Amino acid sequence: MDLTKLEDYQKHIRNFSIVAHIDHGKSTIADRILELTDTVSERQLKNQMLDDMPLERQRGITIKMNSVEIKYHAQNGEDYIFHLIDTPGHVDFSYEVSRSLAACEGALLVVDASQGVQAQTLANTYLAIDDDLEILPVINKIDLPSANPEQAKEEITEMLGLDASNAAEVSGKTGQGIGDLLERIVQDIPAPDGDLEASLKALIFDSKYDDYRGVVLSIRVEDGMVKPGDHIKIMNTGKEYEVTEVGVSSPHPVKKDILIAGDVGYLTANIKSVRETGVGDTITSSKNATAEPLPGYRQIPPMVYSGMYPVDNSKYDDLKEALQKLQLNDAALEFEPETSTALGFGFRCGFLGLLHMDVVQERLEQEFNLDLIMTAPSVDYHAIMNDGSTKVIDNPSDLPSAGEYSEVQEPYVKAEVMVPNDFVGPVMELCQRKRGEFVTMDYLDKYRVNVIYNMPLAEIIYDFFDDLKSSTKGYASLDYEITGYRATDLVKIDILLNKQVIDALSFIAHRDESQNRARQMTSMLKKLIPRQNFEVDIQGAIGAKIISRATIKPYRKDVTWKIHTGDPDRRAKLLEKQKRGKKRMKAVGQVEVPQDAFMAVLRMNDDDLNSK
Ligand SMILES: Nc1nc2c(ncn2[C@@H]2O[C@H](COP(=O)(O)OP(=O)(O)OP(=O)(O)O)[C@@H](O)[C@H]2O)c(=O)[nH]1
Repeated sequence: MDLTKLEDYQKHIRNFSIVAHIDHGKSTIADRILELTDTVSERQLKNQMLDDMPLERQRGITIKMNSVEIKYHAQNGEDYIFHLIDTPGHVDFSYEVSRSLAACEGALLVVDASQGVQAQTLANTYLAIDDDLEILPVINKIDLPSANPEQAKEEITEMLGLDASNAAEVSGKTGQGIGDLLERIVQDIPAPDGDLEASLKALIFDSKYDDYRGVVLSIRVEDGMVKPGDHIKIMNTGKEYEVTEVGVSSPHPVKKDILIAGDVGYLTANIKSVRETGVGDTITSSKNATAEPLPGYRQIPPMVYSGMYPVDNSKYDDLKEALQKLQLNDAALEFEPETSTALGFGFRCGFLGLLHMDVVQERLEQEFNLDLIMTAPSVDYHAIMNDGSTKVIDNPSDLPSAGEYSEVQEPYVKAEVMVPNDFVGPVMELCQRKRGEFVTMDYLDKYRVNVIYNMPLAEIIYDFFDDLKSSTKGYASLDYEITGYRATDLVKIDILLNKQVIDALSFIAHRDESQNRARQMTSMLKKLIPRQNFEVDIQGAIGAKIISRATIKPYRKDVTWKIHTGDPDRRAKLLEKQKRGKKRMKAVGQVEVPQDAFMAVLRMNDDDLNSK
């Protein structure tokens, strides 16, 4: 193989990611780049080309990152290879961002010219800085009448400490400025400098399961080269394989003869089981193994747990297999078997947040054709037992009875809300209502404030973000990180149907709110559970003490319930969910309970639905 030629090829590679706050236009810019470089024909180009999961297209958000190889003929007459890695912007998915950054030399930092720097802009920029990436500020949406590129640049300079005076100004919508941006990428982002002659060292930054090819690994080659027929070793497991295919995504898979240091592409090697590889592992050559693996990824612990049960009990094995396949593609998803007296055999699953939970549920339903019942999400509590040991409680029904533990601790976060001055009042009021404890408030510039609160994670994960958006007309942005556990006065509330505890409906709440929530829960269930042939007694209880009750009279006619909510999309979505939920009934004892009832704890916090 001609080394000089390969070295020359390597000098013409540019690997970069696009990072931004949600909705600032990453995917749209990626589309324009694909279009302008003729990577996809006009006929093929659907909007937001890289968001190829059906769910991403429905919701207009990026969930999984995607990489694509782009050929670019630059103004200097030379041909370049770009590997563009799109990343998600939602706070639930920031782990995907850090994974894709590790495969790049540079990052386009996209900032909406009408919104300026937001919480996730800061968080994602810090990730890029941590990875020593060359950061190219890009001001997007300059076509908007409300665009203020100068202010956005000022904010980037002041708040992020990056020189933005020459930032690219573009419109993902009209394509304006995208040509210049491509030139900037060539000039400003360094070429990879991996050693072509060293032994193979490649990072697995993503993987997915394909029915025909088995496991397909997304890799970034750091040193050396890899081609079909090579024998490789996965360093963490020591397992060896023969490479069957290498290639790039363009954005559809295109086979290649070889991937060399600096390339970003895919590799298959007859890897059959999903457990054989891990995202973050290093691949090396079997014969001539490298001594040190690449630094892996920080495993992000789940924040939210929920029980997941097949409506049809005979589908348990299908669900297990689907979860295993999904996990390969979604390293943050955790699950373990769980049994519920009410729901039968299922899994306790851990998610990064509620959006992640929704995504997993919808993917299992759409891609694997499963009908599921999910229980209300819960955080991970710590019960400090009388003997001093700590019991981790990710399922509220597992909380031991009151006399057996000395205290219960819950996870706390430091929440940073970035908001225009005018909305500081409503933000503080909201945080206070969610058991927040004020820490500090920093004025970022003339217009904006960063409000910092310590808050229980349980309050954040439900509807905090929606409430925040509605109380600030959509202007606030949120970022949070877990800071530790604190003992608070928590109690377990059990729900009984005709005197029988329904384990899947138990929840943990602060004592001050327990009575209220138990009442809401019983009246919500009264509405959600259809009438049956016999009377149904619903009770809320702390231990043996009944704190709320309601009765469903025997069947006469269909019950309907109304939703009052301002946002038609949200309403349609809720109605759609309810329609599906209604179909899913689970006989608990003799009582038919719909899926919605199991999610009712979540809904209880939803003011829209509370307004009956
Ligand atoms: N007017 C205008 N709208 C834009 C521009 N770029 C993107 N948008 C719109 O902004 C919205 C968000 O764009 P996306 O590209 O989905 O944003 P994103 O940052 O990829 O969002 P996530 O993938 O969810 O993180 C869409 O409705 C786009 O049509 C632009 O230059 N001008």
